[in-house]
Amino acid sequence: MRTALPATAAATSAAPEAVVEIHGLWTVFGQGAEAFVVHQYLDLTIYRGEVLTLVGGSGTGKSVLLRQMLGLAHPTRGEVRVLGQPPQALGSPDAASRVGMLFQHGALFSAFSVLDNIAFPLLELGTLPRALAYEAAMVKLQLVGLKPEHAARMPADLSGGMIKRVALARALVMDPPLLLLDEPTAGLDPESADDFCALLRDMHAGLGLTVVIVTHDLDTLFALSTRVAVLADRKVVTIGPPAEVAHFDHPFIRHYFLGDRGRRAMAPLPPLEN
Ligand SMILES: Nc1ncnc2c1ncn2[C@@H]1O[C@H](COP(=O)(O)OP(=O)(O)OP(=O)(O)O)[C@@H](O)[C@H]1O
Repeated sequence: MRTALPATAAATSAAPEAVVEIHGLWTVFGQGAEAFVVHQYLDLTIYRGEVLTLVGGSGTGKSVLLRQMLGLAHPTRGEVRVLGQPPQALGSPDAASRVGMLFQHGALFSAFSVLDNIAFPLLELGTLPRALAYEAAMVKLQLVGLKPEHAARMPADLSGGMIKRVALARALVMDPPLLLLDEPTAGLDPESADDFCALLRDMHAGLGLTVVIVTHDLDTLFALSTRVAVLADRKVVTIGPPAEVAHFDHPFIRHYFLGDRGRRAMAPLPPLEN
């Protein structure tokens, strides 16, 4: 799964537009002697059209950062702005029209059918007649490569890859310009992971999305990222195109990119034997 990297809008546009702006971010859990600092003076800007992948060791605060972009967690200090607004504004009922989120395990409602799951944000907002909400959901169902006959299925009857597709269709149902993906290929077999990466690449290119990914998977990182931000030492220690970041001198990066798994993911494909 080694593909040419998509060009970043940031690289091609004269004045790239910041979609996510994080300045001087502190995240502290607990108090006093129990205080635990996750982020300290963290800065990060994500531009329109990028696929920015966040990597870092376990517990470096990648998921917390996604939750802060979504307005589900609040920084202790510093500023987070998403599409020019503080993320608290995303708590409003039409938040899904600005940011779509794909949770690690899909987070589908098990008692709802596929189509009800996809239509849920539109039905909850309640501004569209139900028939139109279901029509829009059906369009998204097919956009993510599912068939109309899958609409009535229940989540328990879906494969892991199909669950991810339904969750993606739900995240996109209100056409948000920003999509957040938490471990999008976790739990998928290699072929389904490749297929899902291909779908995400198509969505990114076709819908002109800005995408933020948290992943541990190097294949996913190399297949999708226009830039990679490495979280370590409570901040972003380096950010840039994957091939550049892989050679930044930091113990986590040496371990992550230049260990066996990293070498495999970065190595050119061996020639085919006849
Ligand atoms: N609500 C919370 N209260 C207290 N501690 C928290 C809370 N949320 C997260 N943490 C802690 O903050 C740290 C960062 O958590 P986070 O889930 O963002 O890590 P991560 O980088 O996504 O890790 P992993 O790669 O293992 O998923 C962890 O030590 C976690 O236990």
